[in-house]
Amino acid sequence: MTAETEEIPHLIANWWLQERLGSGYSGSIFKAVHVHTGKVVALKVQRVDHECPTNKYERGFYPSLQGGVGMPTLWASGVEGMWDYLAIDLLGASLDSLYKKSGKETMDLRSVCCIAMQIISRLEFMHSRGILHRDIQLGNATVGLPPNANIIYMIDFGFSKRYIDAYTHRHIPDSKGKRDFIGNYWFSSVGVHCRGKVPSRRDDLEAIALMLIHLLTPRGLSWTRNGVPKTDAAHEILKREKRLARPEDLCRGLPNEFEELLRYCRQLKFQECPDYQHWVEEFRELAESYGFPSSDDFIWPPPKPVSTKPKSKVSAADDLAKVLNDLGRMNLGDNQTLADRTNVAQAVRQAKQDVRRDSDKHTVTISSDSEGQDNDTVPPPFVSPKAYKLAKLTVKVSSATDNVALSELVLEFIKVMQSNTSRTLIKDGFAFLDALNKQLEDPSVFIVPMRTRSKDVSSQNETSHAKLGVVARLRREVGNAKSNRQLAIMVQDFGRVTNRGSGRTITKDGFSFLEGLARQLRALQ
Ligand SMILES: Nc1ncnc2c1ncn2[C@@H]1O[C@H](COP(=O)(O)OP(=O)(O)OP(=O)(O)O)[C@@H](O)[C@H]1O
Repeated sequence: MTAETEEIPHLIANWWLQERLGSGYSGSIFKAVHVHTGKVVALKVQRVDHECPTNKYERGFYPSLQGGVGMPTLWASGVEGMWDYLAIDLLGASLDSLYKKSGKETMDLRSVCCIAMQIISRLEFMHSRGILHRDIQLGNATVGLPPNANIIYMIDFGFSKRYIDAYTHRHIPDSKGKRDFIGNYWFSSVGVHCRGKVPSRRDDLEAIALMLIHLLTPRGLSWTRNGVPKTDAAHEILKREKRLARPEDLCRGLPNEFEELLRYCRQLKFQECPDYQHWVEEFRELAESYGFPSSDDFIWPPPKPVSTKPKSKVSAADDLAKVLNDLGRMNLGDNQTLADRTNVAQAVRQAKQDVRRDSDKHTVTISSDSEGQDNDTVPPPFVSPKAYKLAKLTVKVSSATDNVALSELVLEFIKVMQSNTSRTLIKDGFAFLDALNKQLEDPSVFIVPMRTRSKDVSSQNETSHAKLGVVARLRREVGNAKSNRQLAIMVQDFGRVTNRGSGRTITKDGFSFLEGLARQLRALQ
């Protein structure tokens, strides 16, 4: 017990204090029971004369946040003698303690995707109420207690701030002058922490991005490894390291979504509203592409991926070895980015450790022939089976030399899409269609990637009704196409309507169109 907790009385304003749940710089949190009603809460207790009286500020934000999913209810608050208290919903463990207790070097990808989806949604809600959190960190996100154990709650609004002025209803102004830092050392954005900028919505989102990357990085982000800086000099060193860390270095070996999110946050303008739902979708798709069930529920301990169709051990190992060998043979000249990102040798070692740990339950079958030998037969850990197969097909499309080969590849594409529980066209599927389109068109013409194009306002507005109509037309007309160029336009239309606005799932008509495409490619040979 600290000196402060010894002084805290057992009873504060009809709340019996029980065990301590946690404590921070400015106070402690106890489980507490109401003496008359028996209501159990978490009581956040702080001395009224504390130099950092966060309870005073925090209680002001609760009314605006009540009723939101993952927002704790404030049951009572006030000052009793020396003590300022907030009685809020009793919640479960923080993500910080779950992560530490797991004893693993990194958190599993499904959990990280769920954390991403849920915390981005919490932010969207807070921001919609005109409030910035400003202290996003693992200790400030907790799971609920049953029946809400799958919901992640945001807590600790002691550093929160209204970014919409209550009187003018305008966004707070930016300022060139440097400000004192408010936030946390680990995840506060580079702009706010290292450059003294005024925080806005983009900075909350950047903090999430850094937190997610931290969870997937063995031993965490480099500047978190020496603990809280104790001197100004140590703090300066930390800030420098954080400022100089490039997204591509921080996210090496991780699925692209993490680097893209970090870059996205950093290019947002001060007043710009982030596209929260876009990122929720991105992480949902990422989880689905790994064979995890389509659900935002945070499940702890994490479930295993849904089993994909088992592949012959030998052929799986051979395929993987070939891709890794191809990567190894690539001549990247001065630009070593790909070799850096994939970090094959390290990935192989890591994957082997993972395989040994989960050897009996692992869903992707990996040859055991190489057990004990150090040859490269295992893919990097963050490549989903679906994404991996689609990426391989895309490479083959780009090097196909005739229509028969393209037709075979379209059939394989159909097989991959149908063998997966999710028929959602993920990024790697769009890359396949892009490559196919390019092959059918004049290959010298630069094609804007379909996925990028599908974010255009015009295609965002494509309704699912319109999509069904277009795909049905494509299915009917594909057999009449007279040239590869006409097929290219059809592939392009198919990619365009299979976008976020209208849904990325390949429908029955969509598969019929692809089968017709494979047939017509042969017919035009
Ligand atoms: N409602 C709650 N139910 C259960 N545990 C909680 C609750 N609120 C907080 N805790 C626990 O107490 C810890 C500290 O809570 P909180 O961050 O709100 O306090 P703080 O004094 O503001 O901390 P800091 O100074 O670190 O920001 C949390 O990490 C969590 O483990």
